[in-house]
Formats: sequence, C-alpha cells, structure tokens
Amino acid sequence: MQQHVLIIENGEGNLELIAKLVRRAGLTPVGATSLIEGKARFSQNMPETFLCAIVAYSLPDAPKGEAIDFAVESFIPTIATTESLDNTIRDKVLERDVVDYIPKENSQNYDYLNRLISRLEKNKSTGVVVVSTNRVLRTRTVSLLQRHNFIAFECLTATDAMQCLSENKNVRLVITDNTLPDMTGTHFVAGLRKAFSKEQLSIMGIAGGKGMLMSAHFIKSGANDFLRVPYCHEEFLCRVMQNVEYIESVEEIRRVANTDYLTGLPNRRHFFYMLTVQHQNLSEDHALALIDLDFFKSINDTYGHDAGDIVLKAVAALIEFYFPDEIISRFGGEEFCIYMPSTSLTEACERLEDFRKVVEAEVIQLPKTNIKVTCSIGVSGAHTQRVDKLLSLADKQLYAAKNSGRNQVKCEPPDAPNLEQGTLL
Ligand SMILES: Nc1nc2c(ncn2[C@@H]2O[C@H](COP(=O)(O)OP(=O)(O)OP(=O)(O)O)[C@@H](O)[C@H]2O)c(=O)[nH]1
Repeated sequence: MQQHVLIIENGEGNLELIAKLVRRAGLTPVGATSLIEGKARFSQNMPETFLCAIVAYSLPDAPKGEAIDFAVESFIPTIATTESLDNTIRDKVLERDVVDYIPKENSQNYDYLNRLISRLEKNKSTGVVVVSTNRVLRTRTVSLLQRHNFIAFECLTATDAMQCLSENKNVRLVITDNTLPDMTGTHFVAGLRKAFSKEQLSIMGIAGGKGMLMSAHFIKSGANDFLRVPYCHEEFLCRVMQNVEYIESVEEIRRVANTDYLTGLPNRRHFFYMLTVQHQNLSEDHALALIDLDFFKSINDTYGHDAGDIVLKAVAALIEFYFPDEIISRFGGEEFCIYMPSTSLTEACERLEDFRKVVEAEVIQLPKTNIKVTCSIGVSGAHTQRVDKLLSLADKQLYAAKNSGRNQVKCEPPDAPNLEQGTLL
C-alpha cells in the first residue's frame, strides 16, 4: 500500500500542520521545508510508496512552482498549496498536472485537504462512468478523474453506459452529457433511476449552451447534480467529491445499521432483511440454528463485563470462520443465529455438532486468565417459507438442549410435519 505523503512546505509551522492531517488520514508524512531537502527525502524512499505529494507553490529555493514541477515529473499525484487565493498564481498552478489546488487561507481549506488526502486512497476502488460523444469533453473529464485516482470508464452511448454499470459494481457516479446518440441525457437519467436509487448511485448531468432550464430538467429527471460546460476544474472536482461522498455516507449508515457494534456480525435486523428480501424463496432443503452460550451470566459475574465481551467476540469470529457461506447474525445478548440454505437437516446437524466441539475446545484469552466456554444449539429444518416458524422450532430445540444439560445440539426430528400443509402462524 502507498503509505507515504511527501510534504514540501514553507516553514516548520505549515509543515507540522499538514503532517498532522496526513497522520490523521492514517498515512506517513515525509516532510521537507525546501526543494533540495524534498528531493533528498524523496530519494530515501521507494517512489511507488508515495500516495501523493503536498507541495507549496513558493519556497525559498523554488519561488515559482519548481517544487510542484519536481513532484509532478516524479509521477506523484500532487496537491499544490499557496499562502492565499491569488488568481495569477492559481492559473500558474493549474497549468500543471496537479490533482488540486489549496489556498491555505482558512480552516475549511485544511478540512478540504484532509478529505482530499483520505479520498486519494479510497478513489482507487471507486468507479465513475463518463458518457459523452464529445471527445474533448470526455477525455478532459476522464483525465481529471484519473488524477484523483478514480477508476474512470468512458462511454459514448447510454446503452454502453448501462452495460458498463452492470459489469462494474464499484461505480458510484455517472456523469452524462445531454446529447447522446441513442437517447437524450435526461431520458437516460430517468431510465437509470428505475434501476438505481439516489442512495445507490449519484448522477451528474453536464451540458453546454445558454439555456437556463437544462439543470432543472436534469435534476427533475433524477440527477443529483448538474454542471454547465465548459466547467471550472476545481468546481468539477469539488462536486465529484461531494457526490461520491454522499453515496459512501449512505453506505456507511446502512452498514452501521445492519452490523452488531460489538462483534461486527450482521445484526438481527439484517438477518431478517436477508431472509425476507434477498431470499424471497427459501430453499427446499435448508436449516436454521440458534446458538446460545451456556452460563454466560456467570462469565460476566466472575470476570467482568469486558471479559464477557471478549468471549462474545471470540465466538462470533468462530461462527464467521466456520460458516462463511451462510447467513449469520448476532441475534442479541449471547445468542447467535445461522441460516443454512441448500443444506439438509442431517448435514446441518453434523456441521453444528462439529462447531459445538470447536467452541468447547477453544481457549479464550482474557487479560488475566484463559477460559473455555460451551454452547447449546437448537436446529430446525422444517419445509416452510416462514422464517418465524423456523425460528420458533429452532428455539424449541434450543430450550430442549438447555434442559438436557447444555453443551449439546438438538435437532428437530426429521419426520416433522410439512408445515406448508399445516396452519401458519
Ligand atoms: N458482556 C456482555 N454481556 C452481555 C451482553 N449482552 C447480554 N449480556 C449478558 O448475557 C447474560 C445472559 O444471561 P442469561 O440469559 O441468564 O443466560 P446464561 O447465563 O447464559 O444462562 P443459560 O443461557 O441458561 O445457559 C446476561 O447477564 C446479560 O447481561 C453483551 O453485549 N456483553
């Protein structure tokens, strides 16, 4: 992984401030306060370990952007900084192939720089589709995106773009022109919205001309944003960043809402979503297991709540490892659930018996001692589409396992009635 960020800044104060932002992004600053020192520091590291460079336009030994030229010519994505916003210097900076340009005039600019550094790594796995027949516009747009490390896809028609989206699940943004050979851009956007919600895919319309209505037309058709061409380099990149971050924020909120905070396993809500929405038709042969740790309260009482948490995390990791293709969940407290599609009850019970032995044998390291735990498991393999029914049958077996002395697997009898023919709950 590219860990290093070359910083060539004017003075120790600026250098330390930017180095702090770089460390906050989980990267390692390689700092210098002059071009000559910057060259020396760069040569002490492998060039491919640099994610980017942050370089001041004016330095004591490089007053006219020579340090920026050095970084760009060394093939490092380069972010240029200046003391304040000055249009002449800005134009000189943007003549060069820099990623972006930051005037260090207020704290918001530093915040932007912070986001930009974090993005450069994330962008390497983020796809953006550019749809336009205008070669100059398309290549300029793609080149700007590539400078920010995005994976940019060029498409000439709406049909090509749809194909590209179906083949590349990493696409978070589509930028489309309005004049396409197979349909208008706004029709394309309206069609895209049928397949992807605003929370799944950002769409930015771009169009030239003097008409004032185009932006409203794009946004009413489902676009998140619109930019008139010719566009300003910086505005374009700010908007791209904002649109991609919006999708990522929604993804993050969704991830947090579906994940158990302690173990990192999917939570109960996600489990039901997976079974009722993703697997609308449950398999003919399937099984559902409820796993409950034995005498867990006494672990908390004896070793403390933190130790209880360590045990829960250890068992969750074992479930993740032994059931990688199943739908797993921390159901709550010390209870876990596993749905095993396309698995016979016999096979499920054998695998769960093996798992019970794994838990029994596992030595869990606590800060001051090592402990072992056991679990009881109830399994149902009823032929039903009803998740609640499967759960209540597995729960009955779990209850039986607890009552028969714990540390055992209890499976529903194989000759249980076909529930689809019986009364549903
Ligand atoms: N450390 C920790 N404890 C939890 C968490 N969630 C629930 N618990 C505790 O889990 C314990 C469950 O206790 P019980 O329901 O009596 O079950 P048990 O002691 O395992 O007994 P049996 O299930 O009958 O074998 C309670 O003491 C809860 O406070 C958690 O996230 N962390």
